[in-house]
Amino acid sequence: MAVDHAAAEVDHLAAERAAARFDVEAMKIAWAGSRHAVDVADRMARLVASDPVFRKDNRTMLSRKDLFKDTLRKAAHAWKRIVELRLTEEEASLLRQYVDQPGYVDLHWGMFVPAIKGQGTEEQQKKWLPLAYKFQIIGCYAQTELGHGSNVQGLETTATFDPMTDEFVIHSPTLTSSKWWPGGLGKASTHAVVYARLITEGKDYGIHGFIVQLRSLEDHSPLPGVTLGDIGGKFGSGAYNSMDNGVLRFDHVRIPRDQMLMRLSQVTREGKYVQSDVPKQLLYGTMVYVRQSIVADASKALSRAVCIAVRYSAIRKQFGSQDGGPETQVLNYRTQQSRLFPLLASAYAFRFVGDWLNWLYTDVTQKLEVKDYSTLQEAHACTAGLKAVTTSATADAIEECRKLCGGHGYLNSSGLPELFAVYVPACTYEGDNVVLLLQVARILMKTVSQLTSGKQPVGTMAYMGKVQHLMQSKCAVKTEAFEARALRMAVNCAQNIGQASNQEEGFYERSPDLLEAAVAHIQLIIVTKFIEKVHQDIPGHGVKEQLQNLCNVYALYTLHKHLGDFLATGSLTPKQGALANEQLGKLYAQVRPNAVALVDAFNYTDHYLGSVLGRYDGNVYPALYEEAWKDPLNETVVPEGYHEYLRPLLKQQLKLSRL
Ligand SMILES: CCCCCCCCCC/C=C\CCCCCCCCCC(=O)SCCNC(=O)CCNC(=O)[C@H](O)C(C)(C)COP(=O)(O)OP(=O)(O)OC[C@H]1O[C@@H](n2cnc3c(N)ncnc32)[C@H](O)[C@@H]1OP(=O)(O)O
Ligand SMILES: Cc1cc2nc3c(=O)[nH]c(=O)nc-3n(C[C@H](O)[C@H](O)[C@H](O)COP(=O)(O)OP(=O)(O)OC[C@H]3O[C@@H](n4cnc5c(N)ncnc54)[C@H](O)[C@@H]3O)c2cc1C
Repeated sequence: MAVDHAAAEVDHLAAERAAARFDVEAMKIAWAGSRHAVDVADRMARLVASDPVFRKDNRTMLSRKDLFKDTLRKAAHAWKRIVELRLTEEEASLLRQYVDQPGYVDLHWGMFVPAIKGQGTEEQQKKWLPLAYKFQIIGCYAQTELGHGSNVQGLETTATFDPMTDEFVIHSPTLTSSKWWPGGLGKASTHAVVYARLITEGKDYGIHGFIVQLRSLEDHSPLPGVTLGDIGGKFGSGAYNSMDNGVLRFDHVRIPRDQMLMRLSQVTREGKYVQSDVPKQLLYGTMVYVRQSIVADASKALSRAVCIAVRYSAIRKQFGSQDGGPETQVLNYRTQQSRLFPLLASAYAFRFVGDWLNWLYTDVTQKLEVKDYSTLQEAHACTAGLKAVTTSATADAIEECRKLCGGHGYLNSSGLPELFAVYVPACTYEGDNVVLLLQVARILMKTVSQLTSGKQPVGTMAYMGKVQHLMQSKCAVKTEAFEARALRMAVNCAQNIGQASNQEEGFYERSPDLLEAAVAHIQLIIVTKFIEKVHQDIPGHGVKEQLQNLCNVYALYTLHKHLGDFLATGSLTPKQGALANEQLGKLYAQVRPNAVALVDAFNYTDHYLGSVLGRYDGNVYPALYEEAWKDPLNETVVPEGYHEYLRPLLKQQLKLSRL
């Protein structure tokens, strides 16, 4: 008798959901932040999913040109819906998230507008922002060049003030000074915030931002002196290829003086350079803003991958039980759990640390408005470090989820290859992760060096003030072990650097250790913020208990993975390390019955997940089967090329065999 496997799989997910020991609706609120956040996300997700223009299941099969046109169409349609429905900013940005296709709008809203807000004077904001808000101009963020990305001070584009005409002359003096990578620049943008070396009265004052028009507002052709285009195809099919990352060269392009962004410093009519009393690091403010939003995005990308892998692992069965009973769901294998549940826990951990980082960023912004710059360094260290650690972990985790889904995970229809390809550049853009961690390490070294002078560290570095205690104690408490590990690694680095003939040389020699010290510090922040979250009042049956479990999984898994650090610094004994591992196994057993419900709490539509393996209804096999037939290769039974290349070959073999 034929068994309807498909129906059995569907029942399987229902059974998983019924077995969950907590209130999923309440967990949705804990994940999203509030009832309101759940409702608005739900509404926007459904709006997108039900609109045929936002279809994305065919994306990996489109040519680059068709994919780009599809992106323009989706962006225009999204804007039309935003205006028609009078969506709020919150609703509009959720709508953009669920459209789920990188495009010029991300850089327009995400970097061009914030750069003008952060670095423009009130007058400049009044002039440019209304145009940008109504899409009467489209902007991008043109900082990186062919020769320099990480080293911003090394950029070569020049902006030379000409007092005769009251203009800046923007010029690309070398090939390596060509702007290279800015998203939206290649084909869509009409304007850019261009970062260039300001030269006035014969002196180079370093990097500053300028608003430069690139294309005609009449016919979109490049303005005189401007050469620009797309830099070419990128990693993976579909994926980030929807974005027109661009190249841009200037040949003595003139802009009015008032298009220099003048909040941080000014050039007078006479050509005098005037520095405001604000720290010059505010020039990097747009990057700080985007880095904090990238941390929030890490939890979104990771939770999508984990949702697919958990649901599919509950459906997928391999091998029978010992007594010849039904086959085992792969989710029941201990190895599957020990690979998957830490990723599930990380998704929640990154979500909560992302919320905290958003709070920190808002707090710093408010302080800056009243000229309080005391938390600028903290904001830089936290955004840079958390961006680096969460994006690296997420990129690795998406690939691990692909492997957790076996062969089917490698199909585009699983959604995982495209998710990976779209996601991995997050480890590079907005600051290469190693470069950012070294920034954190510099701040750690500075903090350690100030400990002897009695200066008490604050914010996320405050634990370093407990130096006497943390350097000596054996740690029984979990957070204390994380604190001791981070502090001792930092102090070891500082001592080794201190022995070098000069500090810079010492820093350079010790940079691999410094990276690890920075990671330890950032992991401490993630663990601490997760613990703070579970100490809050969290309503809903069983929700707090589940989050407590996940928090323990995240902390103990991190500890297990970096046990070498904990042992080498004497922050834990080998026995404590072994006990932690034992405990981890027990925690996985507690997560197991709740796993499917824990990913349901992300509340993702099938459209957003974009995965036949992660379908809410669990109907995986019919969907995989159907999806295969949609491939353009299956449009004809006999493939194109048969008559040119297969038939002659086969005929030739036939003739040979007859000889
Ligand atoms: C209503 C409708 C709505 C519609 C909805 C649409 C919604 C869409 C929204 C989308 C939102 C967001 C999405 C955004 C999309 C993102 C897509 C990706 C885009 C990617 C873009 C880019 O990549 S842009 C380019 C990024 N480039 C980098 O990151 C370069 C990295 N390098 C650097 O940052 C710097 O060069 C460096 C920090 C590494 C070194 O700089 P420098 O040499 O100048 O400094 P020092 O090391 O000498 O340090 C000097 C002191 O300055 C301190 N410092 C350094 N940086 C900062 C900082 N950022 N802030 C504060 N302080 C800083 C440093 O600590 C030193 O301090 P002291 O020791 O005290 O002197
Ligand atoms: C998809 C994508 C979108 C982008 N969008 C934009 C955009 O909109 N606007 C924009 O201006 N830019 C954009 N960029 C550029 C991006 O910001 C840079 O690529 C990034 O900052 C890294 O710089 P780089 O390419 O110069 O790398 P490099 O610095 O050349 O890195 C190469 C290697 O050198 C290492 N390295 C570099 N410096 C050090 C150091 N001091 N110590 C130790 N190791 C080091 C790095 O770790 C890395 O392994 C984008 C990039 C990508 C991939």
